[in-house]
Amino acid sequence: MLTARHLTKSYSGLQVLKGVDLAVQRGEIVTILGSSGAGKSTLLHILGTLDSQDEGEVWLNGADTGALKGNRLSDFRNRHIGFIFQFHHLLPEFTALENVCIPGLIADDKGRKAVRERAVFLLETLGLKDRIQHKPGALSGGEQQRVAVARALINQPDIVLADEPTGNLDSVNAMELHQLFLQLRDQFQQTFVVVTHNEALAGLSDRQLMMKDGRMVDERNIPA
Ligand SMILES: Nc1ncnc2c1ncn2[C@@H]1O[C@H](COP(=O)(O)OP(=O)(O)OP(=O)(O)O)[C@@H](O)[C@H]1O
Repeated sequence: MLTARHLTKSYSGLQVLKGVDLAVQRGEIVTILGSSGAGKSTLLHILGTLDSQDEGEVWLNGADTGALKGNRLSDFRNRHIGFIFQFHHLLPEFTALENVCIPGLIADDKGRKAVRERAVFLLETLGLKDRIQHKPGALSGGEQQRVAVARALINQPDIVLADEPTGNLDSVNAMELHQLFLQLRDQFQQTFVVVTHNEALAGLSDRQLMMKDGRMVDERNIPA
């Protein structure tokens, strides 16, 4: 599904990624742990084509993402990659339903009715049936983040990349969000790469990777 080979990245002389390799299978939830500054977000941004590597390759579902430029790149990103960030970045003047529809309408390949139907289906699946017409300001933090999850899924992406998705949630909502990722993996074979500081939540994932000083240092399986 996703393969990254020997990724390097420097910012003004500071080498942040020092040759990172990664392979993620379809339907797998991989978490990336590591101390602050280890390079986790930089890696996630490169995997998500939001930033470009200095060296190395990223292949997503058969496409060499480094070869994509301009509109082809933004179109590929919108269709194939879902993003969830620490802060949900929902548009405050639009309802939950409209926020979820926007990436689907931008993709412009399904028609408004089909996009709306899928958005309603996702919001219902994520337990937000009664919140569909609410604007973000009228939703709790956990509900807002679930709307962001629905938005990430609207175009049936190959992979969802999540950067500290629970960083702004209390422990109950954080646990619920991770349970939701497991549900989406089981129900839709959805693939996730999740950067988190929360080791307990990472323990729920299929595979945990540890980054240190720009490298993958350790790979642990789920604790028994
Ligand atoms: N756009 C940028 N310009 C310059 N330096 C950057 C940029 N992005 C990241 N860095 C630097 O790269 C290093 C790694 O940052 P990164 O955000 O990838 O770490 P992280 O492991 O995600 O940390 P955290 O857990 O604190 O989010 C840091 O020293 C950071 O200051």
